[in-house]
Amino acid sequence: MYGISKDKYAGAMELPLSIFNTATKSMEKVTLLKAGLARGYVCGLTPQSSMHVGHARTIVFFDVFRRYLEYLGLDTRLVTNFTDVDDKIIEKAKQEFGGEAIERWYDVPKRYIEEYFKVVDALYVRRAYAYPKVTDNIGDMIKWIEMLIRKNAAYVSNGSVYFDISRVPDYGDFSGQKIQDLEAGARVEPEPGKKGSLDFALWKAWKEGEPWWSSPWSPGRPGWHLECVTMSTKYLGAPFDFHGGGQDLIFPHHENEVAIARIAFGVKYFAKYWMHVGYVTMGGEKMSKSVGNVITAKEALSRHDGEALRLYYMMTHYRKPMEFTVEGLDSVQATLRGLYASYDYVVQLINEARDEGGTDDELVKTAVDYMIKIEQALNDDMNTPQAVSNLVSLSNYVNSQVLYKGDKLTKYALSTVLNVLGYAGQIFGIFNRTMLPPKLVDAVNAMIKVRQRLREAKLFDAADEIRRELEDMGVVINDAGKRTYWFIDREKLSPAS
Ligand SMILES: Nc1ncnc2c1ncn2[C@@H]1O[C@H](COP(=O)(O)OP(=O)(O)OP(=O)(O)O)[C@@H](O)[C@H]1O
Ligand SMILES: [Zn+2]
Repeated sequence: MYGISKDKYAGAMELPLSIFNTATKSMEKVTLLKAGLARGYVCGLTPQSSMHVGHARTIVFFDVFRRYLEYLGLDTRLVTNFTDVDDKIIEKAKQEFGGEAIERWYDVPKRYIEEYFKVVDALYVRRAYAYPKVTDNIGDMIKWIEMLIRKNAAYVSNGSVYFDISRVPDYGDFSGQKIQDLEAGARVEPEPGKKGSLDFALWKAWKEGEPWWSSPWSPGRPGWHLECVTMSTKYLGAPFDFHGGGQDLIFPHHENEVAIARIAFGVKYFAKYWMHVGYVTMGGEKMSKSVGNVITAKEALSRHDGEALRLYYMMTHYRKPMEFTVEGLDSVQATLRGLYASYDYVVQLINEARDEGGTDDELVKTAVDYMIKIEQALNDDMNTPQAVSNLVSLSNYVNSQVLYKGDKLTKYALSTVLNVLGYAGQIFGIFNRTMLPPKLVDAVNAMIKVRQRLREAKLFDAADEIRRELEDMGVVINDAGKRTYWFIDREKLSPAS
């Protein structure tokens, strides 16, 4: 279709997209490392309790990013991990299982990983290429540590192994900090045996009551930063294109991943573009289990549908903080209703429109222009608020004007509008429920016909009763000129469970 970029970048390296790269602290035009393939790793969850809407923001943002790349025609490989063994998980297992924690600790991550998949499905998140777990990759991590020791960048101390950051002269560059400042600010670590205060554990020697794996140094488990380098490069190779996570991961997590990979691969940054999502806040503070200002994704999804939550996230630019309020989410639910209304209206209009018509149609131009604006917004560092606002403008235009021109429009023009709504829907991950059961559509159409007759016979009370009954079912009627259009409030059709 004229002007629209869908699939136009299949096989390409140079993309129309610019993003802010945390590593270089600048806006950069994206050039992929391999033609036609975009590879990304997003630091995943520590499955130690229910996911909150802060975690979900990061997940949804990278899903939209990936969907946009797919819209452009690229193959994508998105990998996201589970940090399924960690201090917090062990602590939780001890609280829950007491003396049996050592046998039953894995029940904790297992439970929250299962919950994770329920939540991401309810959020219409496309499945990742791989979901590696730390506990499935310990053998590889041990090999990495052996290699780092061989390269003289790691040392053994009391059964633990530490990364020696003095081997990385530009340590701190990634997060834009000087080593001296970092050292001055470093807390005195409880572990003795570290040579430098910023050195970090690659292997943690076993402590009483903890799960452990055998290694050449001691029974124990790997350290977090090493885990992500091992798992990302195992599935994506090195270097790969995008590495992301929440803003809190810039330091020390990503700085340390970069340091490890620097030694292993000899490249400054093993991922080309680093993207970080701002915090979801509540009461102005980062939403966090430890602070307790948490709304779980499950809770939010019990009152609102996943599409509304997605749209809510997109109303704020991904690098900005986002204050989460139930009222905010409510108002987005109304926006979503308006979007579905235009979708349903256009489907009904197409069924009745004239067959002729061509590309020069005014409505075709309007729809294509909106899609171009949506792309332009996304190309500008994934400006989703701007993109969504263009989709909403198109929807408002349909609901306020197109609807009244019903018999003057052509199938071609209306199909263009429907395509644009559909493309935007694919990118944002909304309009997953456009298909309506044909029997339901027939029943609604029949009731509307009866209502029309009642109105013609001036039996307005009876006609209004039909309207009310339809409304109870979630069907909203819109009399536009001589014609009646309707849409179904998807929230009522499939209430969130
Ligand atoms: N409030 C938040 N807003 C946005 N992203 C967040 C928020 N909290 C965590 N994340 C991101 O979610 C991902 C999973 O993080 P992780 O499981 O380590 O949670 P966490 O940071 O320990 O959460 P909490 O602070 O609630 O304990 C990371 O990419 C992290 O940056
Ligand atoms: Zn990570």
